[in-house]
Amino acid sequence: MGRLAIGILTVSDRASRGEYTDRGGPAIEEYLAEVIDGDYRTIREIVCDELAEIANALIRMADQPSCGLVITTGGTGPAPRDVTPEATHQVCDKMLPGFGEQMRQVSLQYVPTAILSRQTAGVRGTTLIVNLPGQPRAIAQCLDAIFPAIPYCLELIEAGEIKTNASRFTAFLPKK
Ligand SMILES: Nc1ncnc2c1ncn2[C@@H]1O[C@H](COP(=O)(O)OP(=O)(O)OP(=O)(O)O)[C@@H](O)[C@H]1O
Ligand SMILES: Nc1nc2c(c(=O)[nH]1)N[C@H]1C(S)=C(S)[C@@H](COP(=O)(O)O)O[C@H]1N2
Repeated sequence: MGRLAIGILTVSDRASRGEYTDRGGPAIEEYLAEVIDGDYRTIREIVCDELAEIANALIRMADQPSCGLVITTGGTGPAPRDVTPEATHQVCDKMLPGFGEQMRQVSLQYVPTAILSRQTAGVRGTTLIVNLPGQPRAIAQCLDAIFPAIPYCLELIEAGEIKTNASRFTAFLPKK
């Protein structure tokens, strides 16, 4: 299977056209470097807000045997072109709505518009897919809210092992 791979998918019309520099992908990369203790590699892609493009990118990433986690940023809102949650539903076998519920709840401490995000999460095969909003500052805010649950989730779906940096936070691993 090789070392764990983590997919990072930026969904943005303007970043995909080069109209602005993608700050979401690098913010996720930086966050992972801070919280993960151990070896992993990242796979990065930028796509526009088109259902088929997003779904195909999710499949390309998740179906790499070593890929245990895919994190998306952007396209979770109510605008006509915001379809990342639809693409996530389309490619997942099982949804995990608790991730979206928790991220929205925590995000309300920062912005009242947190309720506009339809961000969700689900499992495709042995890969967990998690949606984050497009606003780059939302990335750490949302990941802080859910990361303690990710190592156990990856264990349960047989995605591989991930160790978190104890100085950042403690992952919750229920005793068996
Ligand atoms: N990848 C990104 N890099 C830098 N800033 C971003 C990125 N994605 C979004 N943003 C910023 O966050 C705001 C909200 O993100 P949202 O996903 O709603 O983008 P948008 O307005 O639909 O436009 P686009 O799809 O062209 O990024 C954007 O208007 C932009 O200022
Ligand atoms: N933590 C956090 N959540 C957030 C935001 C934010 O700045 N921080 N922005 C909100 C806004 S303004 C919108 S429109 C929705 C959807 O954003 P998206 O379409 O960029 O994914 O996410 C919301 N969730």
